[in-house]
Amino acid sequence: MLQHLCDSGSSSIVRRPYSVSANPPKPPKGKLSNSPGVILLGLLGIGGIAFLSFTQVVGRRQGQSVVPDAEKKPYRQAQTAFSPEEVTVIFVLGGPGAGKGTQCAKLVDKYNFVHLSAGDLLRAEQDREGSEYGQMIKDYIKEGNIVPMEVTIKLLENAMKESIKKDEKQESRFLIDGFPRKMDQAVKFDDSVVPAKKVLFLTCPESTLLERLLERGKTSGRADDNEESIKKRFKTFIDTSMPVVDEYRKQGKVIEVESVGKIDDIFEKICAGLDPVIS
Ligand SMILES: Nc1ncnc2c1ncn2[C@@H]1O[C@H](COP(=O)(O)OP(=O)(O)OP(=O)(O)O)[C@@H](O)[C@H]1O
Ligand SMILES: O=c1ccn([C@@H]2O[C@H](COP(=O)(O)O)[C@@H](O)[C@H]2O)c(=O)[nH]1
Repeated sequence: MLQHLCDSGSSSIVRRPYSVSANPPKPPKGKLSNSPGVILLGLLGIGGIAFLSFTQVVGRRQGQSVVPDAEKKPYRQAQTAFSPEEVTVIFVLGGPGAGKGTQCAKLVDKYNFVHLSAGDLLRAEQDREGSEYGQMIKDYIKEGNIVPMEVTIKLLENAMKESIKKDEKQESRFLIDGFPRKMDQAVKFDDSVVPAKKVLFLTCPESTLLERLLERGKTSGRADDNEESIKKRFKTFIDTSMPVVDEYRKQGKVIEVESVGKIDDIFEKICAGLDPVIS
């Protein structure tokens, strides 16, 4: 199952071009091209083009769009589970212990977000009786590795659907905390669930992160809040998650805030970045 998930994960983000035969059959030369049938077909073709041009001109004059509704939607939007007009997603990223969960709790109060932590969803699935992914998730988390994206994206999509069904609101806002942590997740989520509006990125020196996590580890009961796992999580963050932040930075989506100092002061800086985006 693990092998299967990993394999399908890497191939599904590759968009293959439509298959075109390398040697398409050629029509026999000099026979068809001069026949009366071909001349008739040619005349019909010219007539068809003239008719289409005429209907487009008339359509524009009458103020109608000549583009069918289905063709107006951009490709990516047509494929997503939710419309970005109705569902706003803000990703919250940052190193382990940067304060993502802490700040998300405050943002929920202020902006009425639904907070979904990818790590919490994975831990819940790990502990769910009868889950076929339980052991796999446990192993990945302990090693600070990224669980195959199919599992995490499905958990997130299901949680979003459930929340939307429960709230029955016209518009929903989600803070997705600790996701995407790998490029394949980012591409797949944006393409198939809904493109994120912004990415809140919390920065913090490693020494502060380590201190916070070791302190949290005294009571959290988390299998990865120990020095060995923390070091692995730092490495995964630098090697695998930072390229995601860099990609969103290129797209102009990143709101970067230094997450050092008092929790309330950090929150103020975050709000200054989010206020213009969230009405
Ligand atoms: N500004 C801060 N100053 C001091 N401690 C903080 C600050 N922000 C958060 N903490 C503490 O640091 C620990 C980690 O914070 P939090 O759980 O919010 O981080 P996180 O980024 O969600 O971590 P992870 O990615 O590991 O889940 C918690 O014990 C929290 O109380
Ligand atoms: O998209 C994700 C998010 C998380 N994980 C795994 O979970 C742990 C813990 O995540 P926290 O956000 O710190 O709660 C993380 O180290 C990964 O192992 C994941 O695989 N994919």
